[in-house]
Amino acid sequence: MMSAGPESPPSAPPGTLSEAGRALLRQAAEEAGVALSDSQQEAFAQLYRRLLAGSAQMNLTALHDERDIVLKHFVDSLGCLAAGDWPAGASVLDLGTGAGFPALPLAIVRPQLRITALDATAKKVAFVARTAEELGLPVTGLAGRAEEIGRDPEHRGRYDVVVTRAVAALPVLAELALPLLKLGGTLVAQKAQLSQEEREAGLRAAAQVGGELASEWSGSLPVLSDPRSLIVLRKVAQTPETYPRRTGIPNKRPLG
Ligand SMILES: C[S@@+](CC[C@H](N)C(=O)[O-])C[C@H]1O[C@@H](n2cnc3c(N)ncnc32)[C@H](O)[C@@H]1O
Repeated sequence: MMSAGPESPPSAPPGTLSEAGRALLRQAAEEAGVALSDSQQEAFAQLYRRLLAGSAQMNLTALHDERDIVLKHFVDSLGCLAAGDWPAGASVLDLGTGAGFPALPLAIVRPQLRITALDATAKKVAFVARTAEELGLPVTGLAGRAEEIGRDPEHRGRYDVVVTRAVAALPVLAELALPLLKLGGTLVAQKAQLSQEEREAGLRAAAQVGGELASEWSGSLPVLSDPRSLIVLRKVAQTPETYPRRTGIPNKRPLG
């Protein structure tokens, strides 16, 4: 058997974020405007290990390559900060968190937020809650459909911010998220690309549920340069009691 030459970098044990992966994370996060401390880098390395271990047991994410996970999950999740920063203690709900994106990366870099990670799939929520506990992150898991959570007095009108990435078209997101926000709160929707048609339908839908356009941003994912956009809706009026409609209807018959 041939031994590795003196120039070969030592290979990391499986599930460990390699030195190259750590360097990529630091560089890409910095490009996204976030300078990671050593302890935050370590938290991402632990998140990486837990994500790979969790993926071996259940269908958590379609991404398995280190570079993809670093750029398309970790760094992309930080893109929601382009909408602006939130004060310490702000309540943030991640609608459709999946394996914890953007909730977990956001909690690593903004540990003073109070984050609720909502998903319809209970086992994904259990993974996110367990991971957050192990990493000491301020994330609470919440299993359920946004259509039902948005009618629950414990959650309706309770959040300063709703963030969401890769979940639904903007008209659907407006109907699901606006009921959950306090007056003056904001929905930050992370999109790969937002067509003019989706944007306009989203703004018409927002008007029906008490929202209006607050700001928008378009740019690209660090290193890969894939297009990315953010659209921020502000809640300016109470959402009529009829919204959100029952499960499945917002998708089947979108507002707008
Ligand atoms: C494509 S995944 C995206 C996950 C994560 N946000 C990310 O960016 O990796 C969409 C997630 O949204 C959840 N979801 C879709 N509609 C939902 C709803 N109405 N209420 C709660 N969760 C929902 C799904 O269960 C799924 O986990």
